[in-house]
Amino acid sequence: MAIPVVDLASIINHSNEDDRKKAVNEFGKACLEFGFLRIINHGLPGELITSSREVTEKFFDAPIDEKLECKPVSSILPAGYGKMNGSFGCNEWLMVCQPALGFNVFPSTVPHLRETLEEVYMYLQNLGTMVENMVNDYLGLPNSFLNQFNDDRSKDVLMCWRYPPVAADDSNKIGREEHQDTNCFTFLLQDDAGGLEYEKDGSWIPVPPLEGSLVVNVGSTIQALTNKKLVAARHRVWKPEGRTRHSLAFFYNIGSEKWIEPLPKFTDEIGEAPKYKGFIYKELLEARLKKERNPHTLREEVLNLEHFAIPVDDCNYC
Ligand SMILES: O=C(O)CCC(=O)C(=O)O
Ligand SMILES: [Fe+2]
Repeated sequence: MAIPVVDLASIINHSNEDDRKKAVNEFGKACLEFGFLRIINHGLPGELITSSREVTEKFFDAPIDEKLECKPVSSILPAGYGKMNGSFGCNEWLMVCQPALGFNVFPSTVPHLRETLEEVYMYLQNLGTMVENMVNDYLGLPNSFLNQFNDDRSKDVLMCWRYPPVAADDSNKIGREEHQDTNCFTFLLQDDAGGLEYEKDGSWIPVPPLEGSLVVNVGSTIQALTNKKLVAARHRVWKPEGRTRHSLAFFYNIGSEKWIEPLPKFTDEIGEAPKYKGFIYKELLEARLKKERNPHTLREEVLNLEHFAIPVDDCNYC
């Protein structure tokens, strides 16, 4: 199986307890074995998926001056338009934050852009809370433990990406270098260009587009909290030849001041040594973004969770 597919209909429709348990188990097992999966019947309406694609494409097609007017107004959460350059490609993005914060900036020239993307944001934020609760139950944590631990929803972000096309003879076709997401869970909608791959047991597995489905992946924060019981799968994106690629990635995050360390349930309570030192979430996220957005950074310099790994020799248990 290239990538597991989990049907969430019984969760969305509040079916009977047995069906819910079945879906929770399938979802949890896929997170445990792959860290990368697809979900169907996830509650995000098909028309909203289609319209979000249409409006984001229109936005990116707009003249550069109009896009540059969507400059971020907040340095804490830089919602708005941006473009990368340098070693991490030259992708464009539009970042959408929690609508209630008032940081979102959109051009007035693309009708329905704000309503559509903010609606997608709210759907995916609720889905994040639901998925977090499913993983909570699968792992046998106390009722709603993860939801309560991760109760600050102000840092969740929706990133709309446009990858530029490459020529067939281009020597560098990578659109997004291999990486693990730092957050808790990511939900991804991709258009029909393909190009996404994740790593499983040392091999790169393609994740071809499947209309209506959402790709979910586990992030490094969950990896740290579960002491590596769940692992954040590495993934990367190839740019398509002769056409653009669009994707929407929703990052279900955690508060930036939150202290992250392996939970006792996965360490002391089962006699296992912690594999990571504790850290404040922003130490990981900010250091990583700073490096990633610097065009002179080499791929191996980008900070990831392994920066906080406890070498086996240093542990008190061994
Ligand atoms: O565009 C994609 O398909 C993946 C994007 C991604 O991995 C990310 O934004 O972290
Ligand atoms: Fe990612």
